Amino acid sequence: MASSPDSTSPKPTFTYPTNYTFPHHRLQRVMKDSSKTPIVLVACGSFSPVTYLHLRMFEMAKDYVRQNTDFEIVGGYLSPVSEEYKKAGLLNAAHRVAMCTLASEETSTWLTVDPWEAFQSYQRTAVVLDHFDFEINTILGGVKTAEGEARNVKVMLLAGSDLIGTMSEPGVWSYRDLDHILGRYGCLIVERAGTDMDQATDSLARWRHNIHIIPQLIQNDVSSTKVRLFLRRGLSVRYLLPNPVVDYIEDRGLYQDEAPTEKGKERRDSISTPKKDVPSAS
Ligand SMILES: Nc1ncnc2c1ncn2[C@@H]1O[C@H](COP(=O)(O)OP(=O)(O)OP(=O)(O)O)[C@@H](O)[C@H]1O
Ligand SMILES: NC(=O)c1ccc[n+]([C@@H]2O[C@H](COP(=O)(O)O)[C@@H](O)[C@H]2O)c1
Repeated sequence: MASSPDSTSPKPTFTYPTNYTFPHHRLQRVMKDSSKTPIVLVACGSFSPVTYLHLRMFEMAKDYVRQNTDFEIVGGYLSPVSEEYKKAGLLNAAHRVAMCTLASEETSTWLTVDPWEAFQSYQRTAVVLDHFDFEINTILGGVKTAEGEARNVKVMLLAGSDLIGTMSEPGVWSYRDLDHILGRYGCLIVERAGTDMDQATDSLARWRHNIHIIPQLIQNDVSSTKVRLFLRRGLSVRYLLPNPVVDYIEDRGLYQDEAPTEKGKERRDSISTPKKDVPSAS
């Protein structure tokens, strides 16, 4: 583990993977409309593997932001979770970062993968957002308006409603972290089939002003769990994920083995999934 990249800068309390530099090649450094508030979207998750729905969340957010807010999106980041997260079906960090990089670099012009979280010990989401805030605002100095005025970028969490649903489950998030994430930063929540949005956000009402709900107008419930299930059964996953990611998986024979903790998750998923959605390979 290396120390902070700039030991003279304030708040050097983060840990860093070896040889890490914050990727900012796609960060829009000059705003298009100085009357707006610049924001960066950060999606935290397993991305095992990354699907079109993960990428689609950013596009939905882009439309929502343009139509309903005074924000201007200046960047979008996928932040794959550390291997230490030990979630069912979680492939090693190198593969997940590689697949997210293929997906973002080859299908979009504005999304970036930040490997900071993936290649080190588990980092809570509150700390991940602090890391982005630090790199973008403290180290890079934020963005500039067309007139040259420096502006701080508002970092915001982009998540599906299932993730926000876990914020009301006891023991998953600390109140302090929720207050930090939803109070200080804020989030955009994409509706996801199977999660009752009212139930998911009821107990988060005190931060309502900072929570933006994005309806999913075309229902699509692709999940990484279903993709892993298909792969284990020898079924095609093409057009559920970007082609370069499908090729990456096939070339390496990934997701063929059942992870020891996967069984329960698979059972839960097939209960809520009509049989025709997850057919058996013949
Ligand atoms: N179909 C979807 N609709 C809305 N949000 C989604 C969808 N798929 C994933 N997300 C969101 O993407 C983020 C990253 O999720 P994650 O990598 O855990 O994906 P997942 O498909 O839920 O994974 P798994 O099936 O392994 O639990 C989360 O905020 C999750 O809510
Ligand atoms: N307390 C926390 O910071 C906390 C709790 C649960 C999930 N998460 C994050 O949410 C993301 C998705 O997690 P799940 O795939 O378990 O829903 C991961 O990046 C994980 O780190 C953070």
